[in-house]
Amino acid sequence: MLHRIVGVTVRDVRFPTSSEQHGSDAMHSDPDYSAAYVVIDTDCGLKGFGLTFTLGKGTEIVVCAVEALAALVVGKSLQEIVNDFRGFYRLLTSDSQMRWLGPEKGVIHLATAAVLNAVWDLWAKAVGKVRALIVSCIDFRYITDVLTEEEALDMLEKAQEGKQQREEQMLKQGYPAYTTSCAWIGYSDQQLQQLCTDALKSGWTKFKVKVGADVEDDKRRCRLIRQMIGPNNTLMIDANQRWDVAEAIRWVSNLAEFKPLWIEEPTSPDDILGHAAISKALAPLGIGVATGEQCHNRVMFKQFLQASALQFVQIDSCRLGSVNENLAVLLMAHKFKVPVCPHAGGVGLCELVQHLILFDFICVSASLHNRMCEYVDHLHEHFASPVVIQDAHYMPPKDPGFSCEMLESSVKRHQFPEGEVWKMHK
Ligand SMILES: C[C@H](O)[C@@H](O)[C@@H](O)[C@H](O)C(=O)O
Ligand SMILES: [Mg+2]
Repeated sequence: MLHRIVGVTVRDVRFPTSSEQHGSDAMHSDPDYSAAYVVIDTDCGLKGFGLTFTLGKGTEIVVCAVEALAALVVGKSLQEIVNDFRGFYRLLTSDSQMRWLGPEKGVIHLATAAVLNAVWDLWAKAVGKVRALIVSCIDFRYITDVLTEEEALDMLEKAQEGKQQREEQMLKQGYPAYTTSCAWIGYSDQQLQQLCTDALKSGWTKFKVKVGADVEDDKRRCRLIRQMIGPNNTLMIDANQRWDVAEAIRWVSNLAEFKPLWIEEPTSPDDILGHAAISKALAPLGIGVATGEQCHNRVMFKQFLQASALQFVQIDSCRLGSVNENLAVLLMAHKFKVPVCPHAGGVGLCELVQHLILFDFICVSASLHNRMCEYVDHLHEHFASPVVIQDAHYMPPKDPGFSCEMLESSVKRHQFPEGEVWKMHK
């Protein structure tokens, strides 16, 4: 069966998470976790589901961008797409008129991610399990000075050894996770304590705390968490781009006594040399720099890696151009021996990114050293195949697909502005 694509629909779905400060940080004080939610229809009835993550307002702009890209997709068959997936990626990212809107960044790239995520979902559903020549999905344009197709093939070939055991290991133990859900910046100390107590009881050992608005608050909150989790569990801090470079170094030095493993997004996500300066200054304190949730493409990641500007690569399934571009980043990170710890603080991100990190472990890095995947405890109930967490590990998903299909009833209720939930909010 050809699975010819006969339609692409996109909907603006928003969850009112800001009412309880879920997801809040030093720069995004009131996020309503949202998505531009894409459904691809085929002539045989099979559907592909995809999304990209947003914070509420402006989702309608991403919806428009998806509609603009849809014209490039409708009429194609799945077979012709996956026979030349690299070409299809380039068709979406390099349309001679639309590329002016990016290229490969901003709203148009978020839209590309949503569409391609749906294509991967469709592909996986059509075949049960995707068995592809990985390199043929990657657009190596702009990164061949660091990673050629031959090198990528070679890396994947080397990682064949032990693959079976790693797959079995994952099926048994799952992939290690950390939680961000105890310490959003808008949570009270009491809430923080309660959530941390519960998380410890459920087996969590790695915790991320939002910082960056007020240094005294940060000290108090980090002290509280460190006291609760003890010296052997792991603490990370995340400033969501709040500081200038010198300020970041000063502020984080002030929090060094709480022994964070990393400071995440200390400054502008575009400031590669700034991140390099912060990395250098904090290295003697044993604190690494993590970034990536707003790193908009493989070229930026390439430079971050070249400049030793990060010590933890945080890929994002909805910011980069879907699996295709994430594969390029996983391989570059492996070449530079920098661990990948995916970003998942949003709606649907946990569902998507678990696939990428399992692939990374089984087929690329073969290592769990200093690696963990983010987990947030919100909105999973709206998904058809929600993530399964056991003892603070992601258990490999069993259903074919990319796990981002939402329940139709949830989509209807949360569609903006006409869904029931938003009518009540008015
Ligand atoms: C607005 C969002 O919740 C962010 O705060 C979140 O993605 C965060 O940076 C994270 O690392 O999970
Ligand atoms: Mg973050």
